[in-house]
Amino acid sequence: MICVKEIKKSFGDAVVLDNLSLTMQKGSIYGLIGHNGSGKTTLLKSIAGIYGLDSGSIFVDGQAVFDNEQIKRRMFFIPDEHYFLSQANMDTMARFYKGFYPGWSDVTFKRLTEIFEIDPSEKLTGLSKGMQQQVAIILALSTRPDYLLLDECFDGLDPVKRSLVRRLLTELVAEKEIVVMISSHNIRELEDLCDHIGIINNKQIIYDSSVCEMRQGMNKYRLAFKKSIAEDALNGFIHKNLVLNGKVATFVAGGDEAEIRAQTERLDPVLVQVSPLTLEEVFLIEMEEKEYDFRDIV
Ligand SMILES: Nc1ncnc2c1ncn2[C@@H]1O[C@H](COP(=O)(O)OP(=O)(O)OP(=O)(O)O)[C@@H](O)[C@H]1O
Repeated sequence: MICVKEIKKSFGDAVVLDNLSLTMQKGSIYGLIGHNGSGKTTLLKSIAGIYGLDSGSIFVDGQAVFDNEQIKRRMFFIPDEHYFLSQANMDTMARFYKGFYPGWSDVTFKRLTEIFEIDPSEKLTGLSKGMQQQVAIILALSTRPDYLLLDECFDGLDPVKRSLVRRLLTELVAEKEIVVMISSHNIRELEDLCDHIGIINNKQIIYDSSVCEMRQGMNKYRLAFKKSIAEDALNGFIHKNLVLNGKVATFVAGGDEAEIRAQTERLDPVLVQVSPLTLEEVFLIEMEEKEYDFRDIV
């Protein structure tokens, strides 16, 4: 478990994180969302023990992370910009990491090299951004970390590689119960991958919830009628975001689907369609309720 408690981090006079707290559980993927400059990298580097804090604490399985070599040998951070040893190829980097990370697996390294189809003898500085990203992911996963911190790790990857990385991460979390934190400014990218989402804004985590809880009971309903209906015909429904367009009404409602369907019956619709909300739609509603404009945040 990773526990971030009331941390403050500044650079000179500029305070980037202030009184920020969050918890990441074992066996989960935490998606960190925030706009450019909101402090995602700063938070990840603080959790990785790269940055010292002005105040507050970060504990990994009960141990303070800063300057803690034992924890760092079980943790891997992929930054948004890659630093490889000069003249290095993937084999050189593999030897380098093997010496530091006790969890290193040659079998995993070989398997991933084959899956991603990257020549381990090719010089890394000559590779494209997306290929360097893949190299970083191969090396990270080969260390078999207990904690994996990924800064915008889908940037530059093509759709096939994105889907491969998602699958690998999901497998790893299920198999080894590791903790993964992954940052992005694109919520759609994290949909279907993360089981927990936090939004960073104004130096703090302003929203923090499990995806299950967020989605619980929230559905989009679309009703079609023989004749146009008036808005007040839908009075008594517990709904949000009602859009009435002649004979068609769409709205979002929480609660028991069967009960809401039963409520719709009295309006005698010719069609009732129910579909789950996307994560983005859930956020829009949640943020509106908290009087934040989500579109300004991510
Ligand atoms: N080493 C540093 N020295 C001074 N200021 C810094 C440093 N690192 C980050 N900052 C400042 O802290 C703020 C947050 O930056 P950070 O890189 O953490 O944001 P981010 O959410 O990761 O952004 P992006 O999505 O663009 O990568 C920015 O205003 C940035 O200029």
